[in-house]
Amino acid sequence: MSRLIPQEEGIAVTIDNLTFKYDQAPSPTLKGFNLSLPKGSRCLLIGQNGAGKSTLLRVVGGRHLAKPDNAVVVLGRHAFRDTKLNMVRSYLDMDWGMRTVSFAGYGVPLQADIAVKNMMAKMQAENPERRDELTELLGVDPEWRMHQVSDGQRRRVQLLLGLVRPFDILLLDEITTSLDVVVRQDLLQWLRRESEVRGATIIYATHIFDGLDDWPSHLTYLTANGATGWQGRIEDLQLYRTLRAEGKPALLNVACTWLRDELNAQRAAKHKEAASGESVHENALKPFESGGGFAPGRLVSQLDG
Ligand SMILES: Nc1ncnc2c1ncn2[C@@H]1O[C@H](COP(=O)(O)OP(=O)(O)OP(=O)(O)O)[C@@H](O)[C@H]1O
Repeated sequence: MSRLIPQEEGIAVTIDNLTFKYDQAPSPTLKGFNLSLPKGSRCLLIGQNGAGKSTLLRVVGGRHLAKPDNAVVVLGRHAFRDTKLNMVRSYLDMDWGMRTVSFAGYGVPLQADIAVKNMMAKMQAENPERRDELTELLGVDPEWRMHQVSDGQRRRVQLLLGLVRPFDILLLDEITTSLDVVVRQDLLQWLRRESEVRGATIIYATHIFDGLDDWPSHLTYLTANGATGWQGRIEDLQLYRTLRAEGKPALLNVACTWLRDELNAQRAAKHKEAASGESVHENALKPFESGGGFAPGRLVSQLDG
């Protein structure tokens, strides 16, 4: 199916009251989640382990079908059903380097005796400038053979192949973990240029905030129960501005504040539950669903209504 869906001018990703539940799971991972991201934004996705960041990226990446059917619109297209999106959308996660067989469509044995220059050779040949730029930036040797590289080198090859084709939407799931610090910094700068010069929209889920303070244009906080936390332009977040003015590591402290508050609320709820013998999980997390004190700069959320 390929049919344009009306979307607000200048917006790249619209998520409206998204709910997603894994088949075997007792309850939904994502509940009433909303997001509106402008084209050219670099959005950092923050949330505790298991909050649903990877799930959200997979939904936006068209790997899971969510409810309601039109909940996720990417560049005016249905995130799951519109296969045309696959020409302009890239999704990179940690799975690649761990598997012996690549993700669907490429069929490349990632740890087989194959040279980097022969992997996705057509796509590399079609984008020679990007290939050369990324090859240098990532320090990839086209002669490397995939059965002889380290985890970090395999990750660099993944990035080369995942980024070589120009994208309008890029979804990154904790992808920089095994990169050394210099390559990581260079890559972040390259990604910044992609958004500033080509207008690409990037969503990046990570727990590593080192060196990221200047990078995102937007933040999205996914609460522990898969709902919308604070989101908006980073400069609209007072806590971030204060920390920057004080010369403190801003993103690390913002994330710590949010996640610490959330953890304390979860622990308090558990204690209350133990004391009363009732289940109070859902209610315990409500403060975060309604902003939890981080409302300024937040974008549309139907949960407020
Ligand atoms: N295939 C699956 N089937 C059932 N449940 C799943 C599946 N994948 C993830 N989950 C569950 O969904 C929830 C969210 O997982 P997800 O990987 O999206 O979280 P995350 O925020 O990316 O976590 P982390 O920061 O640890 O990577 C978790 O409770 C997880 O157990």
